[in-house]
Amino acid sequence: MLSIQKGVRGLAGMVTAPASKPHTQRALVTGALARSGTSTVTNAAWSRETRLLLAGLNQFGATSTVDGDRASITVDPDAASASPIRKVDVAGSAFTLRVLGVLAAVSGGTTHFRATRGMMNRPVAKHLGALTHQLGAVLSTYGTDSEYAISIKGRGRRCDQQATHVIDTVDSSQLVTALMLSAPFISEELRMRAATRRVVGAPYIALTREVLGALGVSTGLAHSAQHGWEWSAAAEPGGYPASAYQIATDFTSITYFAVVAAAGEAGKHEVVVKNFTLSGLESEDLFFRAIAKLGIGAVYDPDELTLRLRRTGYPSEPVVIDGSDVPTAVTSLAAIAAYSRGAVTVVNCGHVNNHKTRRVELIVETLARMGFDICEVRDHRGAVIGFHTEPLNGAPRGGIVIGDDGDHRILLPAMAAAVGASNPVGFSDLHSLIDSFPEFVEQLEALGAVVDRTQTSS
Ligand SMILES: O=C(O)C1=C[C@@H](OP(=O)(O)O)[C@@H](O)[C@H](O)C1
Ligand SMILES: C=C(OP(=O)(O)O)C(=O)O
Repeated sequence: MLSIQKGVRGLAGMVTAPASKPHTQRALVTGALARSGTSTVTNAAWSRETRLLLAGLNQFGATSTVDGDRASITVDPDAASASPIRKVDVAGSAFTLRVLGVLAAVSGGTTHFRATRGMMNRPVAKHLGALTHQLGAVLSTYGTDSEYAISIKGRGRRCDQQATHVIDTVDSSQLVTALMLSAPFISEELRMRAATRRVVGAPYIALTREVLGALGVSTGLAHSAQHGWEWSAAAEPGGYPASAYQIATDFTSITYFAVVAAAGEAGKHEVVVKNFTLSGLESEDLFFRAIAKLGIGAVYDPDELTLRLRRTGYPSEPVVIDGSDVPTAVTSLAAIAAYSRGAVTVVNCGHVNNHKTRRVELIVETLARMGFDICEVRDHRGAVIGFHTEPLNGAPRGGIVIGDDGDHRILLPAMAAAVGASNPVGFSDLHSLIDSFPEFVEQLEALGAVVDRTQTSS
């Protein structure tokens, strides 16, 4: 348990952010799926999720060494690429399960995965099962009180599939990414189609295409009235060329610093993120544009590699933001909106409720308990599609204890929001910090937050 409150010197200072988790994940996967040779990943983001992914890839036959923030992954073409002998632990990471799940489907034997029980409530195994079936594999699941077990009987590493794979994209973009990443073991001309009209998380599919493009894989995206969204990937059978990857800064971690800037005073406080490199994700750009509407300026200096975040003012009119393509930033946007002294509505982000927790509902509940004026927005059928905030009279009162729901995307923005509250906010469990930003508490202190660790137990 620790508590967070505003320090006397206000909210300003210099911080650093971790490297990008999605970029690191893709580099680790394509490095491990090289035909042969050693790939290096420099400035890798080490968190529980990326370490588990690398451990899983090693179980599929890659060999890796980690030295500080650098990983070297070696693929020996003579080593048997059999299925893992031991259970592969994916914990609460749907990305890891989806990507390694497709890899298991195109492997020779049966792979057993272990996930947290929370994974049972997410639309992961259902859609992964439908996809692996199309690949000629069989998925089965088994839930106990302590874990969720998923087994996939693979069909072997062949590159001869002619079919167009139909993928559910209404809940997550990650299956398209997962399938595309395994392209060298599926088809020389891999074809995919979205099962429905709606595709969530499209910027992350674009990121996958960008990573594959740099490896010489030509990918395509098309949309037609008859077929909806379609993707293709033409990869050389047998794997990717080994490569050297340099990982950019994690844009989602920046969103927590933007919450701190939102809690600061206009024209007075500035959060400077040093060693910042733009990730190029469309979500990053969309996020900066959204916070500009809420009175938060983000100025990037590519020579100094600094990003300066500060409150420039407050919106003078009601603001509506489309949250479709900023899935990881929705919970931070809620806190920034809640500090914006205006009426703000964020819509089209109900899919974020398919993530580690029902994120939209949980962030609304958490911020409301802190004293913000925020509520859910529902569609005509009653489904949550976003949230709405109203101006606050003064600072939120704080003075509560926030428990752990195991979701870093709730904990981190809530900690950042706590720095502007009138009373300290307690956090009883910090375990989920290690999923993406283990050093966050120290970074908050660097910005002037007062952290009381006297009751720390985790
Ligand atoms: O491919 C990726 O790296 C991700 C895709 C998105 O997932 P969804 O499409 O499931 O939202 C995003 O929210 C997640 O944090 C990372
Ligand atoms: C990508 C994330 O999670 P998942 O892979 O579990 O959807 C996340 O929480 O950042």
